[in-house]
Amino acid sequence: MISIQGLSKVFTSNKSNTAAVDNLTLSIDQGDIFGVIGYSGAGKSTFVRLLNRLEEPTSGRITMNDKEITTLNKRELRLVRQDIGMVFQHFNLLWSRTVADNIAFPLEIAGIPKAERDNRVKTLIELVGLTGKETSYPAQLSGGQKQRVGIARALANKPKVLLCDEATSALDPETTNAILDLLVNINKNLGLTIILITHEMQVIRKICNQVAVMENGKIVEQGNVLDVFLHPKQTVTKKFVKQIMGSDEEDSDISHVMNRYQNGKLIRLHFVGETTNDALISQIIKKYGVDISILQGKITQTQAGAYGTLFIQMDGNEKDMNKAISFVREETSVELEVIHDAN
Ligand SMILES: Nc1ncnc2c1ncn2[C@@H]1O[C@H](COP(=O)(O)OP(=O)(O)OP(=O)(O)O)[C@@H](O)[C@H]1O
Repeated sequence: MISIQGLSKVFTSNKSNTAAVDNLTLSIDQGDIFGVIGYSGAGKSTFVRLLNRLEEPTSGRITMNDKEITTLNKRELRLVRQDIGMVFQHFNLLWSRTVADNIAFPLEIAGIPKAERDNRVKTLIELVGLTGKETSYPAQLSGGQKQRVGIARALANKPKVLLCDEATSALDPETTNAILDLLVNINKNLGLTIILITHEMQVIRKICNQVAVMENGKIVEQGNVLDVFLHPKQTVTKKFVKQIMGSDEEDSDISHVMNRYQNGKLIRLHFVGETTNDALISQIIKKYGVDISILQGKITQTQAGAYGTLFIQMDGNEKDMNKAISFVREETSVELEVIHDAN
């Protein structure tokens, strides 16, 4: 749906040049929730602002639904911008307008007649969960409610793409989760493609299906979220994954566990993707009559399913334990490794 080729933005100030976005090539599919993650200064904001030409590129091409954004004149750009909604970190609301009038603002600019505008605003207020707040002013709202207004306003002209620039960074964790849930609903129910930039891996984990990691204006790693979580290649990506899962060292630091549980087999289970195997543990206990103690682990959920590691101790009859191990290895998608065997 969106194709970006050789996109660059160079800022010149005090005779020094900064390549905020550096020769970036990327494609984004219809219906994706595409996350761009990077540390401060990586070029994320510049990148997202280039997409709707709030920032003019120095070079490169952006096409959206076969329309070349980068060559549009002002009038054409105004029309295309109706297809691209944008949500900002600090909401950018009009403080002298009520919630309803903030949401109606882009519709007024687009010349939508009053009756249609009112209808649309009513629907949007319901969609973002602000019923009852129509006549409140932004100053009377919480951060989460302000962002709901920002989202409703971004959706007013029925865009095809929603750009979110650190949309949850000013919010507390609980409010962040509620806003992320709202974005997923919008993506599912309206079929909207969402591009969001963030410095928080939790945001990527929770709602994105694709992720690109930015550093120094470049995309250094990209792929579906589970793959990137499982096999981070670049140091910067590994750091982001560590934000959520802790380090590999923590995972493998099970010597204390090995000392305490000396019977049976110490096993590491690695869960990946769509088969969460929720009932795996109880299934093997029932089926093979073995005892299982859960010792340590961390499993997390992404849009593509669960992944993570669990350390267990399995005890019982040797034959039964071996059958249970074969079952996991052969009939489930869970990877199993016996890391210590007392027998
Ligand atoms: N208008 C500008 N003039 C000059 N330099 C700029 C301008 N905007 C951004 N930059 C520079 O471009 C680089 C990328 O900035 P950008 O804001 O895109 O990064 P970011 O990843 O969004 O960071 P943050 O999360 O802190 O906003 C930085 O080095 C920044 O100083």
